[in-house]
Amino acid sequence: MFEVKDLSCRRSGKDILLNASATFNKGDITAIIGPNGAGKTTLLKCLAGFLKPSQGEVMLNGKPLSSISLKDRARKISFVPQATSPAFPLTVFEMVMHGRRPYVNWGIGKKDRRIVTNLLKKLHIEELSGCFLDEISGGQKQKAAIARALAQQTEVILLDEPTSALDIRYEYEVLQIGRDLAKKEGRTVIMVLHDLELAARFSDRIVLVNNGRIFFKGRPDEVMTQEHLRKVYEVNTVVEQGTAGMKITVTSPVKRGGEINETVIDNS
Ligand SMILES: Nc1ncnc2c1ncn2[C@@H]1O[C@H](COP(=O)(O)OP(=O)(O)OP(=O)(O)O)[C@@H](O)[C@H]1O
Repeated sequence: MFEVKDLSCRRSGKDILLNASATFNKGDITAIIGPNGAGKTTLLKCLAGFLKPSQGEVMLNGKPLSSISLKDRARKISFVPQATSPAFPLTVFEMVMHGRRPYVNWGIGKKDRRIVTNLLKKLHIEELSGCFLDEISGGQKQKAAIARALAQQTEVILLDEPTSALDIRYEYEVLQIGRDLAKKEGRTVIMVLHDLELAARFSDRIVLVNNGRIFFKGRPDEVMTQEHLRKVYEVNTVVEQGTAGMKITVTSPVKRGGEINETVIDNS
């Protein structure tokens, strides 16, 4: 079980995440949604152990993350950032092989090469294997970053807007890969998404973040209500449940300085 308890994060003297508590179950996909600047990436980086909370703990299987060595952490939690820009030139193959580092003691073995080759095929980037990262497109780089995280073979996979640069086919494929990892392999998949309809369709649970706090969490149908979307995104919407999933149509922005109730609902 992966959870955060009463987590806060302070940066540059400012509280950017406050009192966040949430549980992420094995075999579930959780989407973290919320407006720009709400604190989604901050929460994800705290979950990855990249940002040190100013209060609270991230717990993995009953152990505080801070008590787990960096090498062990890298075998348990992988993270796909919003953008990838390595400090030195790397080919796609080398970048994905980086995901095997937590397992490599005496050099890269046959098994590592096989895992990387299979992932390049799975994400349809095997023909780019020898290309340097600055020779490929943003979407192709995004797929390579996802492949690197999958090469880590972790029980928790964190993805920050993993489909932002992908066309609709790969967007679907990547989300389906995430779903398979959760449902077929029992992994814990947590991803920041901006597309609310995709979040509703592919996730089991949704955490809605606003102003550095968890505003609401629950099943997609519990979270995606006209009231929540109006309070958090300041838009009026029509939310419909169809056979192909949830359809969310924005009908108008809510007037600024109007009736928005800023109350935090956090339904822990
Ligand atoms: N290094 C930092 N120092 C100070 N404030 C920061 C820092 N990084 C982010 N912030 C602030 O923290 C808040 C939350 O940022 P975060 O990146 O977590 O938001 P987000 O919800 O992921 O946004 P987006 O959807 O735009 O990517 C923002 O107001 C941002 O300006």
